[in-house]
Formats: sequence, structure tokens, C-alpha cells
Amino acid sequence: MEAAAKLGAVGGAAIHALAGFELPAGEASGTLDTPTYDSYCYDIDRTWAENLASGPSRHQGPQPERVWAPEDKWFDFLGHKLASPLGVAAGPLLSSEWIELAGARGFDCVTYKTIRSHYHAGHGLPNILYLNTEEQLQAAGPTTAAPLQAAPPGSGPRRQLAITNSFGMPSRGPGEAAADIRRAAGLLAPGQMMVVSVTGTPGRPGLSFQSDLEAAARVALEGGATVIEVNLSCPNVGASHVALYLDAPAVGEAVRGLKQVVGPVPLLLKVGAYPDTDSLRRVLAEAEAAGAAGIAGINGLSRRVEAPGGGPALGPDRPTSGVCGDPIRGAGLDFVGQARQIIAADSLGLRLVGVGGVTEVDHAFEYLRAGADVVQSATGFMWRPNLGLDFQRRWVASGCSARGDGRGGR
Ligand SMILES: Cc1cc2nc3c(=O)[nH]c(=O)nc-3n(C[C@H](O)[C@H](O)[C@H](O)COP(=O)(O)O)c2cc1C
Repeated sequence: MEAAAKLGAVGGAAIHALAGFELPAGEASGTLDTPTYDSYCYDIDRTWAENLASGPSRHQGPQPERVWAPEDKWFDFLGHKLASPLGVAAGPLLSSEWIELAGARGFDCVTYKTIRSHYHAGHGLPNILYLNTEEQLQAAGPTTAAPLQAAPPGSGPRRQLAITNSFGMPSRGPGEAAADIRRAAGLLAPGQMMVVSVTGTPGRPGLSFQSDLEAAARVALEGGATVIEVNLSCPNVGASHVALYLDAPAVGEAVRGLKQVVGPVPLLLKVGAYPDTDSLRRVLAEAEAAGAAGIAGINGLSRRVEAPGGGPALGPDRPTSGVCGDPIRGAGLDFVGQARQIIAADSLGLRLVGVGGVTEVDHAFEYLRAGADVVQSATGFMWRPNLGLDFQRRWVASGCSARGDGRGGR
């Protein structure tokens, strides 16, 4: 691990130089003992394509044994039997190899990363930077306008696991994606399920956003997808896309069009945080009326991120990016609490997936108590190798109860 951390410092030096950081003497040599913040399954100093090619092979140490809930405690989720309500959110599972890893690490509802209808390279490096922040970010509160600061190499966050990511949703071509999706589903155990995330691309010649989105859904179906999640919320792809999840009529239209294509396959909608309860209520009502099966949120909170010396940390063309991990847990829990309250009050038949800042077992139980049917982690999955298996021990010891205290009852 130590050697790997040193290697990470070398790669990190190159990346941070790219991002305009001043490197303290010694760091570029790779001799500095950096804190072990590295993801155990994704090398942030290499491109997405390089990671995809090499697979999730680094830093995989010993792991505790998986504990399974008895089958009579498994529950139905969108037509599947789930052994537990923990999963991985869209993004970190690049291919069938990561799907297999997540399943083996105790994550039962795993989302295959967002695919497009066509090959898309996404952004170059850097794609992930650590953030120097200890605050909890609000969805649309006073911190919205204030920039956050990226951490210089080797001085990443100690208390909070806080990152920003900006990948531009890279995607393999449709044939490769469909074949790998099919392979991935076959690698999961009974009690586990896979969701396939899709998105549309604005501005493709001769295609509307909607028809491109539907084409992406067809790729997922070709791969045998049994649940499809539509990413309506990615903060990184330009103005026309940013607001879709906030625009209730547009959400309804997108879902109605997609339902024509996917038929009985359940549709989850991936959304970001809402500025107020009324706008969330309008979207939930439209989503249900149009035939969506559930809602998943939140995506990373979009913020300006600056390098320590000033200027956009990801370069001038990417002044904002999605903040993920610990700082957004409060916003994610607020979203789930409000959505659960609306679903109950308005008798909506929507399932609810909670996402945002789940980096410890306790956080997952907080989400379940707030009303999530399923809770997923992205950053926590990538940086905490035993999060899933530790969760499973607590889940089973607690009698499969959201209280997580052994007193039973969800
Ligand atoms: C490396 C990475 C890549 C991501 N890519 C996607 C994506 O392709 N599609 C998507 O809907 N969300 C994506 N997300 C957002 C996550 O699904 C999740 O909503 C967000 O990270 C908040 O959860 P977290 O705090 O557990 O990371 C990505 C997140 C990370 C960390």
C-alpha cells in the first residue's frame, strides 16, 4: 500500500501540474509518503480509458467474508429479489469487471456506468481531485456561489472524503457496451441486481436529445438490461442538459418517450438536488404520471472548484464540476427525506434510491432511516474497500432492519 501511495504521488504530480498546482519540492520525485487516500479500484492519475483497459486491479487487499441475509429477509425491488438494500451508484462501475468486484464486495444493487448511444471519449485528465473542505454543502444555500478549493497533492482531506469529478460521461460504442452489459449481469449472485444507466447527448447531427436518449436506452435493452436508470442530472455536460431534472414537464416528456421504447422495463430517474420541496413535488408527480418506476438522487453537487493558487482547478473550460463524497451527505439526506414525505403524502408509486456521501456503514443506515428503499455509494465504494462487506455484517446482525440496531423491523 505504501509503495502504491508513492507511485500515486508521482502520477499525482503530473496531473496536478496539469491543473496548475505548484508542487512542493520532493513530491515530483515520488519519495514523499502521501496519505493513503488512493481509491483501491480506480487509478485517478490515469485516464478513464486506461483504467478501463487495465481493470480494477490495484490495491485489492484482504477482505472480510460476505455475510448473507437469510432468503426470507430478501425483498422485492423493481422486479428483483435483493438480499440487502446497499448498492453502487452510476459512475464507478466502468465495465463488467467492476460490476463483479462490487458484487463480491457486498454491494447488491449495482449500477452499470452511464452509457450513451455512441462512442464518446469524455474529458481528459484530471478527472478527479481531492477537495479541501470540511463543510456540508447545501443544495442551493449560501455556499452555492462560493468556490471550493482543490487540495494540493499530498494534503488531501483527513476528516472528510471529499472529491470533485469531471469525466464528461465517456462511453464505449454501442456494440461493445451491449456485449459487456450482458456479461456483467451474469457475474452477479442470486440476491443481487444490475441497473444500467443511460443518458442522451444534445446537439448530435440529425438527432434530437430525446431520440438520442432513446437510442441509448435501446443499447441497454440490447445488453439485456432489466432496469434502466436515466441520468437527467449530470452537472458536467452543458447548459441544455443541466436543468432537465428540474423541469417537470420536460421530465414527463422524456419519460413518456422512453416508456414507448423500454416497455415493461422499469425506469429509474437519476436527479440532482432540488432548491425547494415544491419543485421536487412537481417532478415526482410528472415522473409517476409518465410511468417512471422510481427516483434516485442525488448526483454530485455542481460547484466552482479552484486550484490552491487560484483559477479553475480543472482548467478554464471546466469551471464547475460535481462535488461528491462526505460534503454532500446532508443534501442527499434532505432529498431522501423530502422525497419520501411527498411519495407518502401524495400516494405515489415510486421507489426511492438514496445517494450522496455514503462513506461509512452508519451513513447507509441514516439513508434507510430517512426513507430510502435502496442506498447507493459512489465515492465510498471507490475509497473504502470494506464498506459493503462491513455493511452486510451490520445488516444481518440487526435482523435486516433499517435501524441497524438488532431490534428488527424496517
Ligand atoms: C467517479 C464518479 C463517476 C460518476 N459518473 C456518473 C455517471 O456517469 N452517471 C451518473 O448518473 N452519476 C455519476 N456519478 C455521480 C454518482 O452516481 C453519485 O450521484 C455522486 O457521486 C454522489 O454520490 P457519492 O457521494 O457516494 O459519490 C459519478 C460519481 C463519481 C464519483
